[in-house]
Amino acid sequence: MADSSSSTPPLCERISHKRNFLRAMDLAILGLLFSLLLYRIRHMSQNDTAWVVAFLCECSFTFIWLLITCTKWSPAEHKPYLDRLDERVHELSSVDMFVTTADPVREPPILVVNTVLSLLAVNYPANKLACYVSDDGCSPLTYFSLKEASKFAKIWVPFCKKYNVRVRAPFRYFLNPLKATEDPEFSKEWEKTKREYEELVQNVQDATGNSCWLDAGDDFEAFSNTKPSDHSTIVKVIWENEEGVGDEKEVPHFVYISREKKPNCLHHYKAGAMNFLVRVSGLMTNAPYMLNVDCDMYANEADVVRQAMCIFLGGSMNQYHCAFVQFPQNFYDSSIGELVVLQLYVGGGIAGIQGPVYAGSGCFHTRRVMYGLSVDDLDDDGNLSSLATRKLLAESLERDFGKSKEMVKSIVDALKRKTNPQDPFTNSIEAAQKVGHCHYEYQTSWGKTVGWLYDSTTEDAHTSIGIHSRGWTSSYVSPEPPAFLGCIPPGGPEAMLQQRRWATGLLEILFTKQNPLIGFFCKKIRFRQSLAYLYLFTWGLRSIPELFYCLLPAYCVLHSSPLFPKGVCLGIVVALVGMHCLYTLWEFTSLGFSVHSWYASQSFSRIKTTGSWLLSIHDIILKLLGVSNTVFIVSKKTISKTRLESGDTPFQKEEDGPNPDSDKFEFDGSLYFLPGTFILLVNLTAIAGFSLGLQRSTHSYGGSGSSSIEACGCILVVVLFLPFLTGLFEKGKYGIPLSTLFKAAFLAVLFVVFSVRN
Ligand SMILES: O=c1ccn([C@@H]2O[C@H](COP(=O)(O)OP(=O)(O)O[C@H]3O[C@H](CO)[C@@H](O)[C@H](O)[C@H]3O)[C@@H](O)[C@H]2O)c(=O)[nH]1
Ligand SMILES: [Mn+2]
Repeated sequence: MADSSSSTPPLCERISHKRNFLRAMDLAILGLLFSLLLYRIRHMSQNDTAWVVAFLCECSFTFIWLLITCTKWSPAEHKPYLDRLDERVHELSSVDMFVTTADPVREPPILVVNTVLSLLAVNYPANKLACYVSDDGCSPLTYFSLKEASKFAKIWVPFCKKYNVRVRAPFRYFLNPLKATEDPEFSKEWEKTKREYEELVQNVQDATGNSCWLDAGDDFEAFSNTKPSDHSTIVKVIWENEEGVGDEKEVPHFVYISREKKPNCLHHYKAGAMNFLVRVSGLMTNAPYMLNVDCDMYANEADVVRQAMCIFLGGSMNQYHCAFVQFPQNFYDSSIGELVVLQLYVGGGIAGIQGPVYAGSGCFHTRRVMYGLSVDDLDDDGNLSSLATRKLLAESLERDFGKSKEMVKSIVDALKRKTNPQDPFTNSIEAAQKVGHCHYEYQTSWGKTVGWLYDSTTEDAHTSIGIHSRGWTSSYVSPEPPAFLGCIPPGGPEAMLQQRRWATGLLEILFTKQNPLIGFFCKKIRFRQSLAYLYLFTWGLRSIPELFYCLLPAYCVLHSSPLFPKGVCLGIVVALVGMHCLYTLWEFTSLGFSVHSWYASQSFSRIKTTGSWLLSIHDIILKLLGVSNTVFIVSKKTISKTRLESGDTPFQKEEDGPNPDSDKFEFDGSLYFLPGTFILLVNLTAIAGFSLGLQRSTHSYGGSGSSSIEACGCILVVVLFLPFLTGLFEKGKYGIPLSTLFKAAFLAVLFVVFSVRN
């Protein structure tokens, strides 16, 4: 527990960032947007439909910019002071670490193994940690790989701690060769550990696609005759630190679980898996804090758990109000900085209001909050208030948490912050299997007010707003080098799929009780925090004005009507485009990303908005009509072999990636690429028409037809959709498939005829 004397320096500090210049830029852009709207209103009567459509689109852009401005206004983050932790905290709290995986093909087990090894080896007493892996794929290969990993962990964990290895995921660590200058003892151990790791990789590889070893032992019996979507609960204790030893040679507890699945039961994807993890860990270790990472997000900072503890035990007045500590997600295989920039500037802004949004991975949660407590349920000393205790005792906990006596006991202990006397895990296996039953959650509060929330494929954002609505805050810690690194699909079908899932999931939340518009009036969420959530949840809706706006210049050129202001007032548009470019360019370059990365991200933004996000509206309509439900298709993950030099930060990517194709956009026949191809063809036609002077010569709108400015608009759109232009001339996965091209060409012909005739 933390020493509470006020004379000692705090364990962490909240740092507010000054951003006066950026605020001025935000306001200037907002001012320009309003001027443009005003100009449109004043000239409405002299112009045609395109003018009205442009006006409506710009209204939505202005609204979005207003939300962004409010969100980014006062960024903040927390800085932990690790050196003070040992002085001040005599006994560290336990932490349960959760890893989710769902598909051994799309998520190669060796990647899961590396994530797990990086967690088992963090700098934290081994008897205070437990690692739980949830496998929704019910894969014997994953289980086998994890068992192999636990053997290797007995070498890896002591090696990392003895030599204070910084990157504790072996596949990253061994990318760098041994330096000739190293001391001989270290070199010997390094060679030995590397050999052992290679053996582990080989064993996993040999086991892939080969199932005969399954018959080898009873241990795999649970996996026989199972399908990922149809099997009973499996709980396997891979390694138990029975003596409870906390020294540097010890490996923390390590448990494999896979909840029951039946074809006709809803299993709620990752959120369901997380809730099962909470319950099993509640029965076994019941740690007050829980770390959650995706299976590809390894811990890149060995002190990450201690950093999080500095925040939770921070010693400030509201130390008990912090529900979770979120570290940003960084990626080792992408030079596109879009997400990193978004997390830092938008995420950092939200962090300065009520706290960052929970991003699904790299986050430490408090168990009590996950059990549905609201901030008012605590007294100043962090204990349950007498009212809350009475309420909890009076109500039947079984109704909310399900019919398991062991579970209810563990929940009461967690709520009262009692540390459990540790029972051997074998005693809890039966109870753990019971809470993994398909029907266990039936008519309980799991997924509604307790645990990770259901009904959205972005369970992270949904759970996050649920927590903030109960009045809790959260903290954002962004250490350098990054605390967690994972992979992200490269530009192409996989990225589009992920974007569609995100946009759909965020839109889904608007149709639940957690709608931020409801939050304005009746929840404990702060006003600007609701606005920030509104900004995120409406991503999908932005596709409509963006689609129109990409088509408007072409329409106006073909139709010969004006789109942009004339004369001096054209300056508004030029200034808007120029300032926005400079502003976003600055955001990228200030984080070390290249100009090319900035361009690629601007281009991908337009492509995903008009492609993936547009389809999310389709998904949501089908869901609301009850035609089909939304699904969570996991992103494909690959082990990257790119070496990162000093520091292992993701921002140095470009110098070392010798693969010239890595930045190329990939296509396939899916619908995502139809809008982009259509937009490109239409704009190319308009440019061709303009250069050949083929526009309509008569125009009835006060003599002001389209001019070279509208044609410039078309060129700008083509530049943004450049990957599609190159896709027209490429073959294979880098080329746009003919079927997509034909469909887009057909639509483009219709559009051109409509524009010219109308
Ligand atoms: O039925 C499922 C589906 C997924 N997962 C796991 O969920 C995690 C995230 O899946 P991934 O395909 O990597 O999704 P991303 O879009 O890359 O992930 C981001 O977005 C998700 C939805 O918002 C969040 O759940 C993630 O934490 C966040 O990193 C992975 O570990 C999966 O194994 C399950 O356990 N069960
Ligand atoms: Mn992922």
